[in-house]
Amino acid sequence: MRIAVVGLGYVGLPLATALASKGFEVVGIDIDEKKVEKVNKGVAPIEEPKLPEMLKEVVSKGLLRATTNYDVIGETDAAIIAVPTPVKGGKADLSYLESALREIGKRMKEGYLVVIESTIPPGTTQGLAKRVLEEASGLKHGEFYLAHAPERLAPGKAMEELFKVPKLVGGLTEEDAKRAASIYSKLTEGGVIITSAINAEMSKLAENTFRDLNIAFANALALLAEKLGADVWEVIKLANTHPRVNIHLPGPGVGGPCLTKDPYMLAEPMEDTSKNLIITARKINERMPHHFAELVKNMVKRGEKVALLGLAYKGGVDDIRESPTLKIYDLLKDDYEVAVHDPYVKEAPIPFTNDLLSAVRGASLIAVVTDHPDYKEIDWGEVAKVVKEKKVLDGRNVVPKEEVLKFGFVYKALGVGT
Ligand SMILES: NC(=O)c1ccc[n+]([C@@H]2O[C@H](COP(=O)([O-])OP(=O)(O)OC[C@H]3O[C@@H](n4cnc5c(N)ncnc54)[C@H](O)[C@@H]3O)[C@@H](O)[C@H]2O)c1
Ligand SMILES: CC(=O)N[C@@H]1[C@@H](OP(=O)(O)OP(=O)(O)OC[C@H]2O[C@@H](n3ccc(=O)[nH]c3=O)[C@H](O)[C@@H]2O)O[C@H](CO)[C@@H](O)[C@@H]1O
Repeated sequence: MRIAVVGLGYVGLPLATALASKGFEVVGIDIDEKKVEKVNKGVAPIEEPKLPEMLKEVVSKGLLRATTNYDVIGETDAAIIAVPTPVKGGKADLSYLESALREIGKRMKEGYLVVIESTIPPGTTQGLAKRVLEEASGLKHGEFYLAHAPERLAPGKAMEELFKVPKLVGGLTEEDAKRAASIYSKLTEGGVIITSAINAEMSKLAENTFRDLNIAFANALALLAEKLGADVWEVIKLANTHPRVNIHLPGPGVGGPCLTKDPYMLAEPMEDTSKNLIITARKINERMPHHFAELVKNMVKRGEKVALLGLAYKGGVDDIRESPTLKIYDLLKDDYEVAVHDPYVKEAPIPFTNDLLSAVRGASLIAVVTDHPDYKEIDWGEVAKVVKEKKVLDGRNVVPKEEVLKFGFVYKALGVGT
């Protein structure tokens, strides 16, 4: 089967590579010429563990190639769409999706299958997608097939999760879903679950909104614990000993490309009270970088050096999309000398270093923003020798408290009151 993967970003490129590795003949389509050039050289334009090796192999074997020209749709049997669906002003911007659908529709023949992997508002497959494809192709649904198979992989684990996580495949009809499922059943060992398009759309958004709500609850508990003199980390640990409770963890913010926008897509068509639940959770999470910056300001005099540890949006990855650190840096940079450290990040729009000692040298406060595993292994004895003032603010409960106290640091944690 020949498959076009439209959009070669964090979702599309790992998918195209994985499909090619399973023997499909894959052509990637992207409007970004530089990305296309890189892919054709077997070079990954995004950071994702294991992707470079796999991409190189499938490109060198001729199983995957890329182009900016949609005419290749005529040479394929199916297209899988993974273009951006950003949220602007609380609403999804579906213009990239619409454009991709139109270009595919103009060129597809009877029997063609279109699968949307992009995250979309409920009703998009049945509404906009079907309409645009019918208009552009002159065919009626039934003469072509249409399904939504939301991508659920976590950045940093894409090349594992693509082959393991159960795949939801929602069709407009069962026939649509079955046709799409025949592709994914060759890809994932996790199994393929057939459902309707509307259920697949809603369940994808529900997964990430559940996570965002749960983290917002943890953050609300953290703010309360600070006020009441409790320790939120202990509170959550205790509550989670209950067999039916699983409260997530608080922190200086919720970043990444998904939790920061998907809840808005689910909330938008809801009635007001339900909508408020989701928007309130978002607001709590969006406030956390501000709260963390306030904690910093309470611990250190203006003009001093603050070292922010962690620029990636979550631990163990080099991805900075919607990272809380970017916001915290912005809130502090006019009043402090701010040094940002990250062990993994290679490129960022703000100054940063991969060298921990240079970041903390002369600092009056070390503030941990990201839960990188590396921050559990810091040699605090060495750090103590180079800082100006021995003070730590732990936003993720990753700093070994006893250890830093031993070296004479003042230790404060987010979510812990006095
Ligand atoms: N990043 C994730 O981890 C993740 C996980 C699950 C779901 N999603 C969803 O998947 C979709 C894609 O996200 P992403 O992170 O891969 O985005 P991305 O920005 O990394 O990649 C999208 C690619 O699409 C290309 N593109 C834009 N318009 C196009 C068009 N008309 N035709 C062809 N190519 C076009 C862009 O040049 C880009 O290379 C979004 O809906 C997102 O919400 C993302
Ligand atoms: C339901 C689910 O699992 N979805 C995953 C999610 O992946 P993600 O890469 O966005 O990673 P998360 O782990 O959700 O982290 C996001 C931010 O929340 C912070 N955080 C996390 C846990 C916590 O207890 N307290 C926190 O504060 C963390 O630091 C970071 O800033 O969305 C992807 C795209 O749709 C999915 O595909 C992927 O399956």
